[in-house]
Amino acid sequence: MSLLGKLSIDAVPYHEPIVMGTLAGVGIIGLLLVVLLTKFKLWVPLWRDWITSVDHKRLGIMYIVLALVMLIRGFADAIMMRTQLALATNGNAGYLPPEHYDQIFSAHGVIMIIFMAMPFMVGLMNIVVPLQIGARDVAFPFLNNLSFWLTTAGAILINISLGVGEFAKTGWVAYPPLSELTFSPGVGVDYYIWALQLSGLGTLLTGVNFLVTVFKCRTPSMKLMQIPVFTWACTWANILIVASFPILTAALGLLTLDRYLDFHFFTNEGGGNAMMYINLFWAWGHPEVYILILPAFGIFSEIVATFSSKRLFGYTSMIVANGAISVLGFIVWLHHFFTMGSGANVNAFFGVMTMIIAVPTGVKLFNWLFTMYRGRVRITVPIMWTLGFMTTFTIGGMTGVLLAVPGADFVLHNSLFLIAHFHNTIIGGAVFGYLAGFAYWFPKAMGFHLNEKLGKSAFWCWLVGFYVAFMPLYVLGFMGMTRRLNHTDNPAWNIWLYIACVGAFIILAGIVSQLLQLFVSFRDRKQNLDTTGDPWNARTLEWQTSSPPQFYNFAKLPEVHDIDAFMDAKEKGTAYQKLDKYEPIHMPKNTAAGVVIGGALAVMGFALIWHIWWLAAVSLVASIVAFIVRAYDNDVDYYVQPDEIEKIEDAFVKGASEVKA
Ligand code: HEA
Ligand code: HEM
Ligand SMILES: [Cu+2]
Repeated sequence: MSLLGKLSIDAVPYHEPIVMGTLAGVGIIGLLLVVLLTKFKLWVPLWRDWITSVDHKRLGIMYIVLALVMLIRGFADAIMMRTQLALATNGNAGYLPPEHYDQIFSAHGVIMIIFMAMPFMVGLMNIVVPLQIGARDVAFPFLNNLSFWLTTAGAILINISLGVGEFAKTGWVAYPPLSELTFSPGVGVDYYIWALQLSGLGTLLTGVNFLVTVFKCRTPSMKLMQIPVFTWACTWANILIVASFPILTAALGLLTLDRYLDFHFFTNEGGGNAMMYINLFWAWGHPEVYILILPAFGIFSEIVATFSSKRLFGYTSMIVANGAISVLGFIVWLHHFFTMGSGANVNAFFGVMTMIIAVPTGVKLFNWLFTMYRGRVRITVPIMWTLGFMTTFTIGGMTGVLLAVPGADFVLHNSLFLIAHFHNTIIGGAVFGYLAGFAYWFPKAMGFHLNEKLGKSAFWCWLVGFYVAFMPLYVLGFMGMTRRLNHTDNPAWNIWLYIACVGAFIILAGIVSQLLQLFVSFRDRKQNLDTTGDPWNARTLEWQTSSPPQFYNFAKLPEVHDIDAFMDAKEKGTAYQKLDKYEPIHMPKNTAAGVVIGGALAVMGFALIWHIWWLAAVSLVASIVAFIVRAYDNDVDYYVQPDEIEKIEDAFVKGASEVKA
């Protein structure tokens, strides 16, 4: 064994033109970034104000940047698969050989769920939750920064696998025995394991952090049943995170022991049982899909109320419904393997439990409809995403209920019908939700508006593209096409595969619109500043602050007397009051500990993947030392002085009340 473990120059796939082309592209973009940062002298601000920042709003923005980059990466994989499947018919092999194609769908699934959807959701939660509950920051600001860097460490690992070695060919679920050393001897599954472990740890810490924040750091006058719906939805998601991510950690830990130390937890010949992994994986995996969707439900609730200029219909029932979905979401995991021999009675229980989830979900849909009813809905980009969601997600949910019938699932399991179902719920539900939240809170986070025209164009391309790309998959599923095929030989399927490919290109137009929108909005930002802090005439506390909010969020913690506290204050005329006297505000200091620990653990992951044991040990020790140093550092906070607060507040209160008057 050499000093570099299994790593050698052969690990770089220089004979694969697609990979090398991509790497060259990424290299050029990276170089361009370095040049721009240097030219505009942005390295120091980048380090001081962002990388080491413990401010929840900045961390939120960084999470969303990560999510958008990963959306492009995950979508590149998707469009490659769709073009491959449109080309590889009638005996043609297409352009992606099986061993490459298998890595692509595995990477696509993992990247989209773990490194696109999760960071997008956590990013919005970071920006909004502390503001909505009238807090100055999260409970543990340093931990929040560490979570971000752990997530990023995982994302870096999975992207390194593109250029050094390979990624898993097991699908995003990595079932044994396929994921065991015998059948996956390369480093692909190890990349999978360590990317998920690091980001999973980050997510778990985020869950703990936000639960403590919501329960302990609310402005003192806010009662539990006055917490805004989005924050409530995130809270349920965080409960699911805290309950389910340790299961993933354990499952992957056992798989690691199998692969690294020749244990046999999941191999039958060694006395283990592969079903054990499958149970553990879905005991995390099913709650995970509700972790993705619940915050999206919360976003739609805020948007529907704001743009209907009405209080949300059924505030309490929304929160109870989320709770019911969370609890039920924990006892349905077996519906992912009805076909794997649990028996009719067990299947019946899990099938019925799954179907019951349609009830609280239906309650939510009707609540949104009742909110809009007679509400004179203002049609803006956020509400367009919401309407698109309500129709699209209902279809996806219904096909889920179909799959929940064990008998039907024996026919449809692992067919393209399943693929259509979950893209229908994830894109039409979670992704539309995050994009709605993005459009809704963008002026709050950035201080200027997004271009409306390009926003609408993005919406229509995504909506139409979604239907064109995914409805054919329901048909293909019924025609018998299974998932994870890299070529097909049935001429009757061809037309549907072509249509699906066209759909993916329409979605591409949507993504291009969004990138253009960001560019144009940034270019024209001076004309589109939001000086009011409340561009939509909204209802919850995040809109009571300036856009972007001051780093301490609130000069004085807001008083809450009712749900929709900000609307309540606006109606009573108490929303923008100038205080006579300010108190000093206690704030956390930025720290480099998070990025150092995250970086060290990324190196550790890489070293473990390649069996470079000395490096793994060194980086683990480095991360522990960094943690201890941080723990002994007492210089972690400071006070903002009243005169500074007064200066900032005067400027904002004047601007906001002038515009309102
Ligand atoms: C955001 C993600 C998300 C969401 C919200 C859901 C929601 C649901 N899912 Fe889905 N699902 C996935 C993501 C998601 N799923 C993924 C990723 C997989 C596969 C992973 C893989 O194998 O790779 C999967 C797989 C999957 C299976 C396994 C199939 C198989 O492997 O063969 C099943 C089976 O029961 C199922 C069912 C359901 C049900 C019943 C719901 C319900 O929650 C839906 C409830 C909503 C509605 C029903 C619509 C609105 C309701 C009304 C308007 C009221 C009236 C309606 C009725 C009375 C019916 N899902
Ligand atoms: C944006 C447009 C998207 C397109 C065109 C697309 C396309 C595809 C395709 C072609 C497959 C392979 C299907 C097969 O097995 O035959 C796939 C699988 C998958 N996709 Fe997507 N996808 C998109 C977005 C997303 C998003 C947003 C998510 C999640 C957040 C997602 C999650 C997954 C998962 C989990 C798989 C399964 C991977 C596996 O088999 O292990 N996709 N997608
Ligand atoms: Cu499920």
